Amino acid sequence: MSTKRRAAAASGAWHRPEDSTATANGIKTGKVEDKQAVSYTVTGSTFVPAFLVFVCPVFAMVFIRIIVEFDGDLLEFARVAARDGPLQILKTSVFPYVFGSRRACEFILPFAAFQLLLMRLVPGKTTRGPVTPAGNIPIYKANGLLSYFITLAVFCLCGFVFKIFNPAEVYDHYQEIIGTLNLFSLVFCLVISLKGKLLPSSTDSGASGNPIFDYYWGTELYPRILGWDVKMFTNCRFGMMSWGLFLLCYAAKQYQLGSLSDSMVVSVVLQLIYITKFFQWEMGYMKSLDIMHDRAGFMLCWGCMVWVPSVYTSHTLYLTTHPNDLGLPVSVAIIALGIFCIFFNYDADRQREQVRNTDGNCTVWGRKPEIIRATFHTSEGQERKSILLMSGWWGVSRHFHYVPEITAAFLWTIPALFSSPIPYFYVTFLVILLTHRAIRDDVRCAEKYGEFWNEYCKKVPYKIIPFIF
Ligand SMILES: NC(=O)C1=CN([C@@H]2O[C@H](COP(=O)(O)OP(=O)(O)OC[C@H]3O[C@@H](n4cnc5c(N)ncnc54)[C@H](OP(=O)(O)O)[C@@H]3O)[C@@H](O)[C@H]2O)C=CC1
Ligand SMILES: CC(C)CCC[C@@H](C)[C@H]1CC[C@H]2C3=CC=C4C[C@@H](O)CC[C@]4(C)[C@H]3CC[C@]12C
Repeated sequence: MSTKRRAAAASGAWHRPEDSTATANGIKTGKVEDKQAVSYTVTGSTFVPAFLVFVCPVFAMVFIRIIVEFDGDLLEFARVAARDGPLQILKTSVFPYVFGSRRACEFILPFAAFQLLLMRLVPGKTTRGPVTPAGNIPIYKANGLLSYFITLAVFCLCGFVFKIFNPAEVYDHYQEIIGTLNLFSLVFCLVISLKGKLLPSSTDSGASGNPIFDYYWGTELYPRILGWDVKMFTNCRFGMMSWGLFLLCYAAKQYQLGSLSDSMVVSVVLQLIYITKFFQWEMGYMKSLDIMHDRAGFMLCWGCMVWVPSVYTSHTLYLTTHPNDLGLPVSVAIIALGIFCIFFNYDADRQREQVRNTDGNCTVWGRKPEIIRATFHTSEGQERKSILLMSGWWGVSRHFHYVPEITAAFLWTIPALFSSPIPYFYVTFLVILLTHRAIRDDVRCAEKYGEFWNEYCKKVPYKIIPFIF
């Protein structure tokens, strides 16, 4: 493969959609004979993927143990770790949960099965995803928001009204649940990595030849199993959906321990609004980096099935046993500010989508949008068109919407106040993730759009924070 084609494949360049034919698994496939053209050439270093695959699952278990068993006291944990050594920490934090538990399965399996059923049965508009690097067009059913409301309603009816199960028990079995999720998703990642090699769902697949990298990064961009879209399931219907339910379980536990604090209410309400926004925008997420560029492997699938439930909810987990009395004015102020941030973040995603969907025939902040009509070349050398927006949020900086994203996360963490750094782990992780993402996205867009991207960068010179970065 030529260097140009390698760069194009790695950066996610595009193939012919006009040759598409619909297939039974809901992905329209293009006529792409040369699989190498779309297989990822990033053989990557083995070390970083191997390190993350081994360290992250252990880290997640130790991290939640610090919150649940050490009461979020990092110093006490450090003292015990220094005294007992790393093996003892593994023996107490990881080994007891490594094979999962039956009780945890009783929570996880019905939830997963219910989500799969909703994906299949809940009505929704048939929506086309973006053209993939191999020229395929994934087709989705846009039923995320309705599925989310049904899930919340069924959860509240079964948990709080008919008391078929006790949501507070999820907190009591939390370490078992995360242990079971770890086991399940590590095996799941192996299955989908092999599936991509042996039985790929579309031509957007291929192995690098390095099994560790393939496990970490994945071998397919759009895997489907029996018609279910794997990434939509892991990222949206499992990860994002369980995020909301875990929060309700922690709130139920706090209530069981005495009373529900306003700090818990503020944190949970803001995150539920954020998750509602996510499902409202779910089809937009299907056009994001995670879906268009990152394959279904350990990073994405394990991340969404374990990292999201354990880290993205950790501040609220901490709040369960550390309630604070914020008072009505402070609570209302935090919620109001949080809603503003979530709205601004949503509005930026919406502006970009609207401008592209209307071919620039709309208004952005009350004016005709300033746009660059960019062209780019597919890995087969075909020319395609796209629009880069230079006004509105996209004129402030190239990823200004990350600022309200991070501020919202800070606002739903702040009810934990400042007695421990542990609740601030998520927001710190988010700053690193989004900074890295802004850099990664810039490299990808520069490769894709070339001089058009340079023109945009000249007009909008900062990546995230104007005059700073
Ligand atoms: N909480 C969390 O963990 C995270 C949350 N998020 C949130 O998810 C959402 C999506 O974020 P993310 O996936 O990072 O993607 P972005 O919203 O940053 O979008 C990046 C893509 O948008 C297109 N693009 C870039 N600049 C322009 C422009 N000026 N005009 C038009 N299109 C442009 C390019 O794609 P193309 O190839 O189509 O041109 C680019 O690859 C955001 O709201 C973000 O805050 C993101 C990451 C983590
Ligand atoms: C291996 C791990 C250390 C790293 C795992 C990272 C993933 C869990 C996350 C990487 C990107 C994240 C997301 C991107 C965009 C999103 C849209 C937003 O509105 C909601 C959150 C999310 C789906 C988010 C979820 C976690 C990641 C996939």
